[in-house]
Amino acid sequence: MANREIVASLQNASVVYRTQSEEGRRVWSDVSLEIYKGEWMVVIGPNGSGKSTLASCLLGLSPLSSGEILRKEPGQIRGVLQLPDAQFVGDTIQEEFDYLPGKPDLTIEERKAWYLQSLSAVGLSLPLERTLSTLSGGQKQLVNLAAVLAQQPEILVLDEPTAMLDPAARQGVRQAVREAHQRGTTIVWITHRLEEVADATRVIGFGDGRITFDGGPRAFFYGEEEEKSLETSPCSELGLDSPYVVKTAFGLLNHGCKLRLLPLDMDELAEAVADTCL
Ligand SMILES: Nc1ncnc2c1ncn2[C@@H]1O[C@H](COP(=O)(O)OP(=O)(O)OP(=O)(O)O)[C@@H](O)[C@H]1O
Repeated sequence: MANREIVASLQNASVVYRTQSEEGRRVWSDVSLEIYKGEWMVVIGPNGSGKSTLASCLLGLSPLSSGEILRKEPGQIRGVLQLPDAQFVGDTIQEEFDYLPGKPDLTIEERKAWYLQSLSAVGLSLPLERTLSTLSGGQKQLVNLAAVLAQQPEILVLDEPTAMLDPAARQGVRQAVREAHQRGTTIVWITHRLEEVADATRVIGFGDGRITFDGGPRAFFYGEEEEKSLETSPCSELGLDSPYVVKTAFGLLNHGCKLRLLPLDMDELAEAVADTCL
């Protein structure tokens, strides 16, 4: 990776949250990570392992207790956090978008068209005068996402962006983020949902405040050893239950099937099974 541009990095970073006890709560110990331009990094790990802390540190919302962080200026890095209400600055959807920087040359009508197009990119069709407090949790999450995507940031940090969404809306969000990624945005996507790992160019496994895995999605689910085993994959070792597609592929391997491709999603599984039938 010598020639790739680093857009953010952490060196020997530790985070200790202040608590009532004197020593505080240590969340990370000695985390080092480089984020490269144009990658789609999925950060995955069990509850409380320190994933949201990564989002807060990258967005400049939480300081490190020790170590170093290199990050972009606030205008170049944007994020969607888990509590959508906490991010709102306006009372209505229109106001929320009015606060966005940039595009000073647009007329009022052009700005409104931009806002509506940004909402529609994440699958929302709501009147701009709608009061934010009357939206559902999922709709609020989508408004926040639409607003950050509209700014076309260099880096997009998403902390469980699909947590409150139904399956159709989840697909819509993945598609909108894929389009941003194709335009060059670097993605840091924090999730519990193992099916979202398939989009990644790189997976970071977080366990107990440290990085336990750094590699591609196939290596995350199947391991890098010649002798593959479901129980010893990096995914299982993080205590996560492998997705159905991966379990099925392991079942096929255990029955002696030779798979040309270790599948990450249903389409790839169907291809792998079809191959074995030829
Ligand atoms: N402001 C805070 N003060 C004290 N402890 C905190 C604070 N924020 C987080 N923690 C603790 O830090 C640890 C890591 O939290 P974090 O939210 O980063 O984990 P996570 O992996 O994102 O969890 P989840 O998947 O449940 O969202 C947890 O033990 C949590 O209780």
